[in-house]
Amino acid sequence: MSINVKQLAAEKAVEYVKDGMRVGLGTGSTAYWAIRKLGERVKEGLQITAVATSVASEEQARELGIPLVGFGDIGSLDLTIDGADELNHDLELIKGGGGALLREKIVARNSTRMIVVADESKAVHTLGKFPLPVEIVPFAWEWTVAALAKLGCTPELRRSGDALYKTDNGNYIADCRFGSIASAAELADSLQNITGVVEHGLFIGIAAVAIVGKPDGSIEVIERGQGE
Ligand SMILES: O=C(CO)[C@H](O)[C@H](O)COP(=O)(O)O
Repeated sequence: MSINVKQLAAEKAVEYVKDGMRVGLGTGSTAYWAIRKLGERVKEGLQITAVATSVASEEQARELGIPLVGFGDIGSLDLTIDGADELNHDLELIKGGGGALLREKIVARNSTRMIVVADESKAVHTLGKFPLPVEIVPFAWEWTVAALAKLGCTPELRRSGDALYKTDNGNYIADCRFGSIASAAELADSLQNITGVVEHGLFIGIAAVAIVGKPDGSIEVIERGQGE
């Protein structure tokens, strides 16, 4: 029987969750396993409160009986567990493959600690093979996409069947193929300077720990600062 490496990493991360914690729930097929495990632990008596980064994760948490609170009822979070599309050894991430990058970044930035959970295929030397998701407002999207292209990428508006994909916030996603990203920080600055860009999927200086599951059943724990 082959090992589910996403489940392996996600369940390890859930070991960091302790009674009384305020927890951010990520989005995607790896975060799914973390939410599932948290649901089990809540049934066993773990006391937490949580917020979700997407409608899908919120629904999953609700079904599992994980107590969810409104953002107005919680000052900040102790821990967020979320997946990534790519991560390097400095714990710079590309996120947003599932379209939830804006909510994920808001939640992660308001957490004392963000733990990334991923399978080994997500760990890369240099970011950029995965097209960088950039959330843009629908108004004048053609101009925003043209401005993105000037940064040296090939942007493609994400689709959902015949229609353009819309995020939980009603925006579009431009998936931007940059190839190798030499400096994620410089690129993040340039993206932030484009009016029409709501948020981009580069997470820099946000994740504290990455838990990477491997097909042989082992786990690598990478802490930020280790790669310097
Ligand atoms: O950023 C995300 C959603 O916006 C996800 O965390 C990312 O796409 C990884 O997903 P998965 O665990 O399904 O590979």
